Amino acid sequence: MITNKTIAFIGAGSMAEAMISGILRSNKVPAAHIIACNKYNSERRTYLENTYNIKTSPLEELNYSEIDLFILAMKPKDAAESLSNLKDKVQPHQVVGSVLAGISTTFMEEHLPSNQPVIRIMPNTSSMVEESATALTAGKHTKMDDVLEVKELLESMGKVFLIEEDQMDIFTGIAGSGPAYFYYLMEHMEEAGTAEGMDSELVRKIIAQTLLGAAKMIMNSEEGPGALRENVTSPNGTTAAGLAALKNNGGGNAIAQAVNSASKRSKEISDELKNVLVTS
Ligand SMILES: NC(=O)C1=CN([C@@H]2O[C@H](COP(=O)(O)OP(=O)(O)OC[C@H]3O[C@@H](n4cnc5c(N)ncnc54)[C@H](OP(=O)(O)O)[C@@H]3O)[C@@H](O)[C@H]2O)C=CC1
Ligand SMILES: O=C(O)[C@@H]1CCC=N1
Repeated sequence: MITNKTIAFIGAGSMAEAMISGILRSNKVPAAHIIACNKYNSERRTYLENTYNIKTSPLEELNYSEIDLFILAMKPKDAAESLSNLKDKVQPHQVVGSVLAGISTTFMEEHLPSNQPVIRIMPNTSSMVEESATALTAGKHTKMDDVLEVKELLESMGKVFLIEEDQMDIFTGIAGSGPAYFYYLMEHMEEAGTAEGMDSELVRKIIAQTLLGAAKMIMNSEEGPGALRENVTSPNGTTAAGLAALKNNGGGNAIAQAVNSASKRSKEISDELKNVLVTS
């Protein structure tokens, strides 16, 4: 049962906070079982303690022995250093999870003691409100019980998809980075609304409700986005005019390129860090 386990976030930035918020909102794990640690930023630790009532620790004072699940949540460039630090301290039964873009389970395994259970996770910041789309893939030495326990934890933050590791990069392009594309779209819709004199708070709510409604329609419908789009589009109507403008301005292509570029960057991060392993 994940409820009885102690979880340490190694890295205490936006993604760790979003996950902590989701876990606590769902009451899956008590705040006393969650530890967030970082290297330097003590103000950040104080903020997390005060906001979520969790424990925090500077990395150098972390009590490794009390932890069941580590979740690495620093930037990918700091992964090798962090895993090497963990290598001397981690026990065989402790599971090492990571939310780092581009960091493979093989990379983790190569930096940890042999047979260490590892799990690669790709959440998104909507974990904060229990609406993440999160992917999960396990390393070679990870028992199914450990996978199911981590899955249970992640389900407290949204929907979880068990995927093959070779799909992690594209998943990252779609769902890890995805919220940013929708926010970008919303920023531009908001700009168009306020330019026509709408109140900015009001237009923001209207846009959010419109996006939420479209997402719910997809989730509750047998039909795909193409058919649902056609239902909105009256011949010679307003939507047809809007969609023509999107097409003429490369809207569809821009969206596909955003996903592909993010996925490509995830692969590049892996490749860049392979060299770190070779030279360190
Ligand atoms: N933001 C997002 O939407 C998503 C992010 N991710 C992944 O999450 C990871 C973190 O991203 P994000 O939260 O945005 O980053 P942030 O920059 O907000 O946070 C990084 C945190 O790591 C700490 N840190 C850095 N080095 C170490 C170390 N060696 N040991 C312990 N803590 C350390 C930093 O604090 P200090 O400097 O004090 O040590 C800071 O608290 C990234 O790898 C990213 O790929 C995955 C999915 C979505
Ligand atoms: O931008 C990034 O690299 C991270 C990974 C997915 C979302 N944010």
